Amino acid sequence: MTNDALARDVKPTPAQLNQPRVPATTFKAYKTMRGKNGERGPVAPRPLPGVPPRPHSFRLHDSVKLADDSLTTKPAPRPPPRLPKPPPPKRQRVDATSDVGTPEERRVWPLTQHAIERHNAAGEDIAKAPPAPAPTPPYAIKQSATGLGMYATATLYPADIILSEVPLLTTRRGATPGDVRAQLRAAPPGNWLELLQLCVGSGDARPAIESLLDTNGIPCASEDADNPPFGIFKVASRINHSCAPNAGWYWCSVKKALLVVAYRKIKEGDEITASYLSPEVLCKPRAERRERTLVGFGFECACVACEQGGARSDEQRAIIARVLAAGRQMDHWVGAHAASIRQAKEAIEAMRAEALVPVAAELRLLQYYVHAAWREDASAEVAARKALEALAAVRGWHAAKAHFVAKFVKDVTCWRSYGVCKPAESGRAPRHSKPAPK
Ligand SMILES: C[S@@+](CC[C@H](N)C(=O)[O-])C[C@H]1O[C@@H](n2cnc3c(N)ncnc32)[C@H](O)[C@@H]1O
Repeated sequence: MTNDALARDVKPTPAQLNQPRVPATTFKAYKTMRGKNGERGPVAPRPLPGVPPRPHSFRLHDSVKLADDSLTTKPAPRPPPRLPKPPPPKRQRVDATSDVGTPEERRVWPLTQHAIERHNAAGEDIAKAPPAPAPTPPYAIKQSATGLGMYATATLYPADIILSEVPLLTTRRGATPGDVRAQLRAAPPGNWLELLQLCVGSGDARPAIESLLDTNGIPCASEDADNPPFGIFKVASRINHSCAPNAGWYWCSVKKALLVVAYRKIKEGDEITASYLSPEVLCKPRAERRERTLVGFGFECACVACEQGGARSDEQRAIIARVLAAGRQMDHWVGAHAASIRQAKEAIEAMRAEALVPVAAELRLLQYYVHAAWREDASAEVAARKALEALAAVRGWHAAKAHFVAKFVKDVTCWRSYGVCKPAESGRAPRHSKPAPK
């Protein structure tokens, strides 16, 4: 075997491979640090012939200088011992059967599947804070059959916050054009431009500014007030009206912003609509609704529900209207147990058929009152939970949790203590609680 072949065959051992390699430059400099007799310490390089030695100017390689300093100067204080890092807080993983929050919160916080998924994905504590709108807007403003409109660019689920927006301008009905102009002068100049691009009622004889405010104004108050302030919005004012809205808005007094929330599942590409009419008016027949939109907002409604709905739709809405009216006469409603339960069920079916989410919470609440008054606790709890979920879809989870309905979920018997009705004393024996229908 030749020397070359031998060299090729001799492979380094694993220990040799693991030895730290000394950079060539460092090694060269290291050699200069050792004296002839092997003593340690920096040694001046030998003076070149003809060049006078410069005792303090010799320059070693940087790495050697460091080594040199560490030998001659006081050793640097040792860094404090590293404490072991605390383990990252475990994110609670939930599934369809578990809830987040405290046990108390869990009673008032039934979770929808989507909310669970979002909690798991984002790690947000949905039991504590209202969910924030998605980081990328899940909508686009595009041409619709009735001017511009808002369209979903992703699938949306009930109670999803689609948009959170502050108004360009807030005013009250009855404010003079002069008041509005003064307000606009005080607003940032960009707001003017945005405002002027909004839609103005067609064929409206009133001054443009008045027409613009009436057409695009959205109430900005958390409570139903007599003359609530209303705001004009760059984006939300582009949302068209529907008599079967798949979304809606409410004013969040904490954020001082309008929140647009999904009432039901909205598929990507669908138009996002809201109702300009109250839930009571939505239960009226089509002709009446159209008249209301014409008188109140200057257009005859051309939504899908109006275009496709006929006598059947009017009938369904009439059923809901009857139950809502009956339910307001509380004594009669809770006293007529069997009839009320049947009517509430019918109205809930009609609400589903008409996709009228804005009345869902009230119908469920009426169901709750009868069950609770007749000591049907399990059914009462189901009705109260459904009322809360419906409320969350319309007003957001945060507002729903603060609503009195949440109390009924916590304690289904609490309504009885209001003493509005005592059916047990009306001659009929109270019923025993029976298991809730699944
Ligand atoms: C607040 S704006 C909505 C956005 C508007 N489409 C735009 O282009 O800016 C209200 C106006 O939209 C139109 N509109 C909204 N909903 C409608 C509906 N259901 N039927 C007919 N027109 C509607 C009417 O012209 C109304 O005056």
